[in-house]
Amino acid sequence: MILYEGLEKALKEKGIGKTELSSATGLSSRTIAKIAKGEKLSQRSLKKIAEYLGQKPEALLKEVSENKILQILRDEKEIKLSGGLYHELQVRMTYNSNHIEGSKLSEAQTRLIFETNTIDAGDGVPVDDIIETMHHFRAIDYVIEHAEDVLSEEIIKHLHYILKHDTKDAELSWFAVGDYKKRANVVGGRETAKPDEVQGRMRKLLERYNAIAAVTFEDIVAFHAEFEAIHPFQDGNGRVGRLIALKECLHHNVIPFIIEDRKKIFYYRGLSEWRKEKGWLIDTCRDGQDTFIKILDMLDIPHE
Ligand SMILES: Nc1ncnc2c1ncn2[C@@H]1O[C@H](COP(=O)(O)OP(=O)(O)OP(=O)(O)O)[C@@H](O)[C@H]1O
Repeated sequence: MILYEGLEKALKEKGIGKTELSSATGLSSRTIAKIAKGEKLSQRSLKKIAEYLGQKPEALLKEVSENKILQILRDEKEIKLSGGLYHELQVRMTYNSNHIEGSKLSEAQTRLIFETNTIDAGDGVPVDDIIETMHHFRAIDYVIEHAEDVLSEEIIKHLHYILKHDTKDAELSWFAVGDYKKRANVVGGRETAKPDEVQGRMRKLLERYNAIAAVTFEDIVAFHAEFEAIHPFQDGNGRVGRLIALKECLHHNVIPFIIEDRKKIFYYRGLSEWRKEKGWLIDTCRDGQDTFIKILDMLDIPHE
């Protein structure tokens, strides 16, 4: 839904009515009626109105999501609110997701980096752990900004780029940053897609997923399991996969899940046994939803 707050304010200040706006811009009264209904105006119409009012088009409106959690995250991100849902999601998801993958940073250190941009270095914290933590904060921002876009290879590769650019891995000639792997890899001792199979399998996976009429929690978990089985990137598959799951939960009005580092064994077992038994991974992700719900409850944010 679109709120034309800036536009309504400008009209009021200038004493211009909707009929006058219609005749001055040459836009039909049907087009002008979209403003009151919160419907989308075309770029062309918006530009005409903005020119007439002497304003920038983006100052005239604000897009508001029907998804309450996503809207809270966007509002808090915009005003850089401290101590809210956005803040907690950044710290807890970044800490847990990075720790699962072996980062040495504690939750307290992750929090300090997010809150103060400083680090209490402790015993030999690898610089890449810090860089990738900062990158993970930016990746969550990207997810919040693009939550409602259709999931695509471009978005997935960009998440990998945000996470891995300017890291030590990025210096390796065989490591593709923001692109699919060049060398075969295994996960948990299991074969994954060969580099020349990745693109085809990713396209099929996305085609199937994007054809689902109403995406559910189970669909998002299934996508995650299949993505991890393909393992499209040289490294960073776990974190990119969990960021995709966050994006898709926010996209489809599903409560997101944060897999806690201490539940890692259940998470890995769920992924490894996915083909035989789907319940394990689904239960682990439901438990991850409970982790998110605890944050909502602490902040008195209603959820169904
Ligand atoms: N048996 C398994 N089958 C499928 N996927 C698995 C299995 N075990 C682990 N995974 C997934 O693979 C991820 C690890 O892959 P990868 O190392 O590419 O991710 P990462 O985010 O880069 O971690 P790191 O920073 O350690 O490289 C795990 O987080 C999990 O999502």
